[in-house]
Amino acid sequence: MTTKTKIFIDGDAGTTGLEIRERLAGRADIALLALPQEQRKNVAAKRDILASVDIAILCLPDDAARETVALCGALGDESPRLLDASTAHRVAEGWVYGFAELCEGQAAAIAHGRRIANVGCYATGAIALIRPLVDAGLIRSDQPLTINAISGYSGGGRQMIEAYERGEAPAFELYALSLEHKHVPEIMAYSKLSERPLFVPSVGNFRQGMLVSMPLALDALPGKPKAEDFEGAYAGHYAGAKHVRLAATPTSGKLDPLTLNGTDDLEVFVIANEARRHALLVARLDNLGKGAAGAAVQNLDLMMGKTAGSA
Ligand SMILES: NC(=O)C1=CN([C@@H]2O[C@H](COP(=O)(O)OP(=O)(O)OC[C@H]3O[C@@H](n4cnc5c(N)ncnc54)[C@H](OP(=O)(O)O)[C@@H]3O)[C@@H](O)[C@H]2O)C=CC1
Ligand SMILES: CC(=O)N[C@@H](CCC(=O)OP(=O)(O)O)C(=O)O
Repeated sequence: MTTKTKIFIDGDAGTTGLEIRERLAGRADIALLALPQEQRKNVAAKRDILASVDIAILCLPDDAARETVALCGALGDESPRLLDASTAHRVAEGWVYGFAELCEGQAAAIAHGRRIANVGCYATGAIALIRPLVDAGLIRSDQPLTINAISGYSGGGRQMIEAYERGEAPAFELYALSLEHKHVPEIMAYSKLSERPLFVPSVGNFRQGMLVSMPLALDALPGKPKAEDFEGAYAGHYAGAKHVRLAATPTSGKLDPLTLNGTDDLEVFVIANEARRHALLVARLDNLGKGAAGAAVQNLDLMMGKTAGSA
């Protein structure tokens, strides 16, 4: 009989926690442990369950995630390995960033890590676009960049979902207009950017789905590249990746953010007008899939040795 990996999802009643719980339910290799509803914020009960599991997945607001990490720190050798879906530890020392396709060796680092920070949804799209180009020398790390994005409203968690589903929200809006969005630090750190990009997110009146796009003036880039240089960099970087791929330019001239909903995949598009020397790079993903729960399960499988250090 094989031993089951014991897992506790802290925050399993929330949007991300529920998505992950549903994906893990019924897996023969996992025993899911949970606290009764009335005890889910009880610190003593949480400490006991944390000490009894192999891996804890944190699907909590940032401050609550920090509290659970502190509880685990106090457990010493009894601490479970951690997979934190919040923003709290994504650029923190001692944590491995949970984007398996980031670079060579990242999947192995996740597989062997004790503390894994799951990705931010927009950051996944942005890093998927930028990092291969920086590594290939097609974008300088100090290149001024603008990143635009649209997300389904589930990205805002329970409160935003309820507001939209009560019919109280607009069809579309820009937000984070302080230009201080919480994903910028992880985008910079893992894309290897020294210049802060301008990041302009928006939310639309659909539950899930996401497009992250980045316009580029080709003549402003080192070596004045062509679209096929980008395609070559992406094809090489994502060769062999199960969940990230270079997709064909849409012949319709349109991109629907909902197309990958229900999958754990991410598509990269290179759209160009060579005569104008303009390009638009786009990442499409399900914010609850590759942008959250899908990435979490991919990371968990790596941590459990299911995918042997590959992505
Ligand atoms: N929605 C998304 O697309 C994504 C979200 N994330 C991250 O995941 C985390 C959770 O977000 P999301 O699922 O959207 O948020 P939700 O608001 O939908 O869920 C958060 C859950 O955590 C619970 N909670 C709060 N404090 C505690 C605590 N001390 N102990 C136990 N449970 C607690 C909340 O319960 P109650 O409501 O009763 O307070 C709620 O059920 C966030 O850090 C977010 O940044 C990551 C990727 C994508
Ligand atoms: C539409 C919306 O509000 N989106 C969220 C990001 C959701 C996400 O996936 O990011 P985290 O994992 O960092 O929470 C926001 O902009 O704050």
